[in-house]
Amino acid sequence: MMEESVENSADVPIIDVSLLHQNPVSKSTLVKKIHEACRTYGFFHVINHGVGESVIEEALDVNRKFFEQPQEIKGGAFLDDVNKVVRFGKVQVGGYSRDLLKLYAHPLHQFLSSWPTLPVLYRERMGLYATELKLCIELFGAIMESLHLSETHLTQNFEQGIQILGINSYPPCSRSNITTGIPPHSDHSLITVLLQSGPGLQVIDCGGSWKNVPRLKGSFQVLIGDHLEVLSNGLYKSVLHRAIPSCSDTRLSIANLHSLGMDEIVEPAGRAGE
Ligand SMILES: O=C(O)CCC(=O)C(=O)O
Ligand SMILES: [Fe+2]
Repeated sequence: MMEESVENSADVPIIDVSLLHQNPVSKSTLVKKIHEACRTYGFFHVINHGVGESVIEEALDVNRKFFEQPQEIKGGAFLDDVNKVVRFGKVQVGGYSRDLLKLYAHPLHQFLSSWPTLPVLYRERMGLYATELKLCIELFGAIMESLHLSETHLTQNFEQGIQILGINSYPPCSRSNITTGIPPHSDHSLITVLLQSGPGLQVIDCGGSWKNVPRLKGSFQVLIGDHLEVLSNGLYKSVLHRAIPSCSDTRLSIANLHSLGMDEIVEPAGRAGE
């Protein structure tokens, strides 16, 4: 349980991904902005990311329907076993619990047949969502450049690496101002691309205070994870974050965690951060 109130909004940098394709000048300005965002905040919004609005809405909708199903259909309780392709269960923190569904997503053809079959369109819609997030590969290239590494540094390893979808469903809580739906943590990934159905995400700023992350329609939030902190030799900090449930609605979030392959070792890259 947390008892402090968080009134201030974080000043979240906005990265317009379409500028990566315009011309070398706009690309290099954007890469500098990414560098600042990763160093100072460890997270940023991305806009003009090319993922269709309907793909996003349908991903949220199909998950809302998944969590609304009776327990017998949702199945579950494998949360502790990281080797399971699909894990589902309740996570309790203090007196509050949220539902969590975790899906291995890459390579999709290997995992899709293990994903939930109900609601009927689950695999189709989430498969499309997971595939559209190819945007991460482009972003990763820009982040490598922002570290003065080659744009293609580790691209193949990243492309062939892990993609895990962590889907959180936070039931409404009338004492939502004093409840942490997901406790403070950093993600283990290189980068996480986050989608939420409503407000509630908070990050810790460089002064150590919790700040609300403002909502920006159509955007994703990109969070720097522990592996990128290592890869960047500590220059980019993985961001400490948490989420608060709504007092009136079920809140959903889809965290898309990307990193290198399970058996690869992430280590500081040669010239990172020079
Ligand atoms: O629900 C959110 O906004 C954050 C979720 C999150 O941090 C996670 O799943 O790792
Ligand atoms: Fe997280």
